Amino acid sequence: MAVRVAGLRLERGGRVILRDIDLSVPQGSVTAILGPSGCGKSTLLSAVTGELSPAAGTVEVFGQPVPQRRRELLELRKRIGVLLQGNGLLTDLTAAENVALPLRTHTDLPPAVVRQLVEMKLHAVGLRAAADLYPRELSGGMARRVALARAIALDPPLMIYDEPLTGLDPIASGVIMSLISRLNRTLGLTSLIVTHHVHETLPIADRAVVIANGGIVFDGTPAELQAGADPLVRQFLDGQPDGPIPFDAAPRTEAA
Ligand SMILES: Nc1ncnc2c1ncn2[C@@H]1O[C@H](COP(=O)(O)OP(=O)(O)OP(=O)(O)O)[C@@H](O)[C@H]1O
Repeated sequence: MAVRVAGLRLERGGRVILRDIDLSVPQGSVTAILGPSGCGKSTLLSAVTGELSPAAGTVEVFGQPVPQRRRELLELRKRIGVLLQGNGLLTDLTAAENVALPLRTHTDLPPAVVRQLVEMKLHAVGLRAAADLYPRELSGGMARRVALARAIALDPPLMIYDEPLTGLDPIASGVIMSLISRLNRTLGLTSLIVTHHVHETLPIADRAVVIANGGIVFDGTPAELQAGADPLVRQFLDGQPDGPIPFDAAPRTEAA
């Protein structure tokens, strides 16, 4: 298993966000972690990357418990590529320099090798021609792809995507989803995708996990999810404002 979570409880600011979470993520799979806004999807990811320690239960990544000690945690993080919705590109560096950053920080490879690796990573996201452009010269979709190239710079076996489609138009979204799928296949990665973009994500997912009301309410294949009759899951899939999930994170609009 790439990730194994058992009996996990996560708290923030003294509040229980998730409880009794059990999750096994096989190597090589793409798992979509779905759920309404504020249900705790990002909180679950932060337990996998070790940013948040469990209040109870265990989280293992590649068979090792997520360490508490800083140095071991940094070693683990080199093996986890993270793509955040904000991209996090440094504005005064070119695309190539942004992708080179993790290689320069975490390896002592000679500059010529770093250059070659950067070119390969940019090629992998179809942006070799954009190497010398600055983030402000890139479209939203291109910037996300540069951030993706940077996330895979150190060849991490596990990729975490937190809302990879935020702010992208449908065409750029399609490009990102097929890239995520292709990289997972060709590089032999394991991918966790946290998103509320259900319909864009399910086609590339092997597995879907739905979080609501502090726990996992569905865990199965995308086909099983779409065929499911559970009112909680249906409410989420169909985007209905009323149902078993309290949509307290979104303001309700009253019909006139
Ligand atoms: N640093 C924090 N301190 C206290 N509470 C937090 C913190 N971060 C998140 N929360 C709370 O934890 C809950 C879960 O948040 P989280 O960001 O994990 O949800 P999410 O499902 O990823 O939401 P979204 O889809 O909106 O990003 C929310 O109620 C949020 O207000």
